[in-house]
Amino acid sequence: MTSPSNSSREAIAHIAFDDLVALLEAIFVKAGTAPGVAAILARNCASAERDGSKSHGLFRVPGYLSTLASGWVDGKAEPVVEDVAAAFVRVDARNGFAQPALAAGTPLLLEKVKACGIALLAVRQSHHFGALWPDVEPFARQGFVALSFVNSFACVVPIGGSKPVYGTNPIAFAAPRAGGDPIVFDQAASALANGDVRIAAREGRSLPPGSGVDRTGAPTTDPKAILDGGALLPFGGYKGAALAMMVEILAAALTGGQFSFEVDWSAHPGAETPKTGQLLIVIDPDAGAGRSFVDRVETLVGRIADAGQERLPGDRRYALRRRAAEIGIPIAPALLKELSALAGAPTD
Ligand SMILES: NC(=O)C1=CN([C@@H]2O[C@H](COP(=O)(O)OP(=O)(O)OC[C@H]3O[C@@H](n4cnc5c(N)ncnc54)[C@H](OP(=O)(O)O)[C@@H]3O)[C@@H](O)[C@H]2O)C=CC1
Ligand SMILES: O=C(O)C1=NCCCC1
Repeated sequence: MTSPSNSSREAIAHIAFDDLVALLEAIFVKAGTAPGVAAILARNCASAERDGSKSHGLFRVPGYLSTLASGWVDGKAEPVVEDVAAAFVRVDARNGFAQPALAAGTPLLLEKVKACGIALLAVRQSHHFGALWPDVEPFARQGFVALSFVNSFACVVPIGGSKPVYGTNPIAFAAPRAGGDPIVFDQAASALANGDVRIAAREGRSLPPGSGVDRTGAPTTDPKAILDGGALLPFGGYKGAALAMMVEILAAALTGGQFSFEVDWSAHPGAETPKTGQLLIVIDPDAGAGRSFVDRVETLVGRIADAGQERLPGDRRYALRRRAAEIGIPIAPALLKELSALAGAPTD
């Protein structure tokens, strides 16, 4: 499939968000997912593309398709929701994608958040192939604080180590603001997301120093050396490594999912989605400082701006989202044609 990034020299077309969702939905259904699963994955993937999360937007479509074709993930899995404690929901994704499992557990999770002020949703046996911010932002839009953690496959070395142990292990956080878009950050615990290393390799770009090591353990800025037997480094040295370890503990040990280093998809050629776990924590600020919470957040945001920080995390995405609402999502015509063909839609 044409790479969204490789096609940057072509004239660019634009597609409306809802049209991209419909196209992706048709592609995922044709690839063997249940319609409800396809709808959730399509919205997630289109949202990432719209918001400029390039490593987890259309770039991932071939990976979704090859993973489904390999039989590694069950696109028709029906998640099982378990009410395990006053503030604890468990979901067995039954080898399906993580986002439908999250959606299945959310109504019970929200009941518990309202009753207890905080609740956790632990997903296991799941495949997360997307950006993490779409899993937390909606809770902040409903007035809650949310945090999520997901592990992936071993491609990050511990500090001083030569063998990959951790996944790229993103952490996403969302908090509501008074009358504005929520504050959302979403960042891998590694120097870069694996997807960005792959995009750099395709484009022939080298990476910043401190990104990874080659197969001998020597530092490298060559994305191909990282992908070919090498590994990524945690971001920020031992501090990022501690976060990567925390994500393994929360997303795998606590949920009953696999650690990143336990994922073995060797019997499934072409599979790319890691089968692991995810933890979501949702907090009702009314149980804490109550109404003053959003005012306190504004005080902090004001001080950050006064101190010279030009933007908050999430602001770049929101700007691209607003732009896409006006003119559509930029897409290379060749890629649009390929997606239409995959969906079985007319390509002219
Ligand atoms: N499913 C999975 O297993 C995995 C998914 N991923 C996904 O990959 C994506 C990319 O991760 P990663 O490369 O670490 O993310 P980035 O380094 O691109 O961004 C991390 C965060 O920093 C914010 N940010 C960036 N620049 C600035 C700035 N100048 N000022 C203030 N805030 C800033 C971003 O906000 P903004 O977006 O507004 O720029 C974002 O919230 C994430 O969506 C992540 O969930 C990564 C690893 C594994
Ligand atoms: O980009 C990454 O890093 C990952 N994205 C999807 C799942 C595996 C890791």
